[in-house]
Amino acid sequence: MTATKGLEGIVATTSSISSIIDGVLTYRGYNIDDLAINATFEEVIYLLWFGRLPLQSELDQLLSELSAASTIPPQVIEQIRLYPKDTNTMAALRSAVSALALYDETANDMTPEANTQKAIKLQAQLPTIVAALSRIRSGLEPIAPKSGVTIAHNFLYMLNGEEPSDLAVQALNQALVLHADHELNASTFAARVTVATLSDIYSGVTSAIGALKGPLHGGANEAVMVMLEEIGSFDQVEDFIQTKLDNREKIMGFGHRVYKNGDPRAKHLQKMSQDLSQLQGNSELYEMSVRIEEMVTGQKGLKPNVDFYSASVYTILGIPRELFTLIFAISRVSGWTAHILEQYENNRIIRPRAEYTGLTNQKYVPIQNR
Ligand SMILES: CC(=O)SCCNC(=O)CCNC(=O)[C@H](O)C(C)(C)COP(=O)(O)OP(=O)(O)OC[C@H]1O[C@@H](n2cnc3c(N)ncnc32)[C@H](O)[C@@H]1OP(=O)(O)O
Ligand SMILES: O=C([O-])CC(=O)C(=O)O
Repeated sequence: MTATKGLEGIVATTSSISSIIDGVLTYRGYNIDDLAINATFEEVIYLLWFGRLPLQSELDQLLSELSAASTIPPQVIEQIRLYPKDTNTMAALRSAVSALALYDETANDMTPEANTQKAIKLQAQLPTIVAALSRIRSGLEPIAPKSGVTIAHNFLYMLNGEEPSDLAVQALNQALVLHADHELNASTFAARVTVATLSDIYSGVTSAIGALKGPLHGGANEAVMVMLEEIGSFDQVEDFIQTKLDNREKIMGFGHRVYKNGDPRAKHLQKMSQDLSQLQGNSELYEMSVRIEEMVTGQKGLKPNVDFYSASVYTILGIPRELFTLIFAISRVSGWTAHILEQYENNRIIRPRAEYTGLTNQKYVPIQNR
């Protein structure tokens, strides 16, 4: 038995949800470029869960079910008020999502119908939790979700307490489409491993949030913004990045396990960053990002991944950096739940082997003789 470090290249399951073939990402066979330009996030949720694009009546039905499910239990709001105000936001999200299960009497109902209803609740409630977490941290009262608007619109409304601009809603919608699913990434794998024991969907999503939190995965978008803030201005980029490259340090937002010729989502986020910067009349963050890309790609051949330009996009949209990875989760919960439902449909416990590299033939020595 020989281990493959990081399971690189190992095919661990079959799935019909999303694919990465020759660097092209598809959701249910639809190219991400097509979906990014044309689809709403809600259409993508339907596509991921049910395998095809919805008819208008089906989309309307999904929108009203998401709206109806978007209020979170008051006990969860009360718990969030008790979290330390400076706690890690992903840790707070992980705890709050885990707590949702305690107030859902169907949490352990494993019928496909109940699990689909719980997927709807999780998708509807994550944005409400994230907005409430953010407001409570800032000493503000949470704002209840409104009905009849999209997830992108509702989230920005609950976050800021005012109607968002069409432009902000459109940009966030596109970011949510781009982040929705990504084959067997680490957080989706964590979700599938958890539910393959026939544990419940809340446990699966809680595991996934724990995996997404790390800076080698979803946490990289926040880490990119930390780096941009540390650099401070365009004229500091060169020295800062050169020092990191010379010291062989990782540059956050670059590289990918699967894409070696570039992440197809990055160009959409780059364009969004450029367009929003121009409209805002301040392109410094965008120009800093472009210069970093030139240096990292030029010297290391590494291309930006989905997390790199999302940092400047979210900042231009006025979203605090502590929420960047949580927004990733608001989107990715659609993919996590699609994979969880797929895992339940054709389940077998996921239990690989380890190549043992420890000591052998040890003999027990009584404690007084060690
Ligand atoms: C949504 C997402 O999860 S997208 C990924 C988000 N994560 C990041 O942006 C963090 C930065 N990137 C990385 O850490 C990695 O590229 C990962 C985690 C994405 C992929 O990891 P792996 O497939 O294991 O690649 P690995 O870390 O082995 O890198 C291969 C080589 O490229 C180098 N490398 C990879 N990424 C980077 C980077 N961002 N900056 C500098 N060097 C890098 C490694 O140091 C290694 O070099 P070596 O062979 O000389 O030791
Ligand atoms: O697939 C991966 O390894 C990471 C990634 O890009 C994602 O989850 O979107």
